[in-house]
Amino acid sequence: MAADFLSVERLTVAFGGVFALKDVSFAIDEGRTTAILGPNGAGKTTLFNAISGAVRPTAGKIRFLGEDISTKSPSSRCHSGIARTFQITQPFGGLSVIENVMVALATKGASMADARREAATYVDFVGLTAKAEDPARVLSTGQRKRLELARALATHPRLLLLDEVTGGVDRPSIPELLSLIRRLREERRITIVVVEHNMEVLLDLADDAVFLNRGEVVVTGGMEEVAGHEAVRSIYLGDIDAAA
Ligand SMILES: Nc1ncnc2c1ncn2[C@@H]1O[C@H](COP(=O)(O)OP(=O)(O)OP(=O)(O)O)[C@@H](O)[C@H]1O
Repeated sequence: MAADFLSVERLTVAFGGVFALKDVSFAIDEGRTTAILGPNGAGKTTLFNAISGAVRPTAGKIRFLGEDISTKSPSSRCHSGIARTFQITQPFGGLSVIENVMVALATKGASMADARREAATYVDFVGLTAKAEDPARVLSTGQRKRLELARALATHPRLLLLDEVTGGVDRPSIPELLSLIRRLREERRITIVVVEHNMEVLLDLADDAVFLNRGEVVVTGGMEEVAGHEAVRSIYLGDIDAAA
């Protein structure tokens, strides 16, 4: 059943006395793009950390493809098909673009030539072929985001968690980045969960949304429906007006 793709069930994460997430439940269908919305401190990053395995739940479960992954290591989750990009991208600056992707390749035991060939397909997919041999440190922010997507692709993900994909990217480069993300879904059938502050981008990209505040789910549903919710409008109003 589609709802078995990813389900978060009564998830609670506490840091000492601080509840970053409280009893959070929602499900994600395969092939959809879902936005995680919320003001600063709402728990969005903690939710990504809990799904990718960087933090352990205090209570509750996360199921991926029907299996409880709550206590699995980050690398075992990555192996099951969960990949994540970070708000601040961290490529190996001294390595070339293609070497950065080769390092991330999930193919164990492949020859260097095979790894390079496979990495080249991901570098090409994200539009960085012309930069393939350049050191990653010379890339612009937008190009670094693309490299991160190529590195994520190298792990053969079925679920991709994107953290602030347009953060720090110059405005003219955003449409191409968004069309690349749409292609991840359409051509590679990757299910996407995105944290992003730009409402215009979210309305363009996401089918569904989960709005968190102070660690709790306030509303879930279709992206447009959630964007119209009073609490969401009051936080993202500037962006909604800018999109009008
Ligand atoms: N490692 C930690 N130790 C203690 N408290 C933490 C830790 N990580 C997060 N928190 C707290 O948990 C709450 C949720 O934080 P989180 O970073 O998940 O929110 P967020 O929605 O991603 O915020 P932002 O939009 O500012 O990135 C905040 O009150 C934060 O201070």
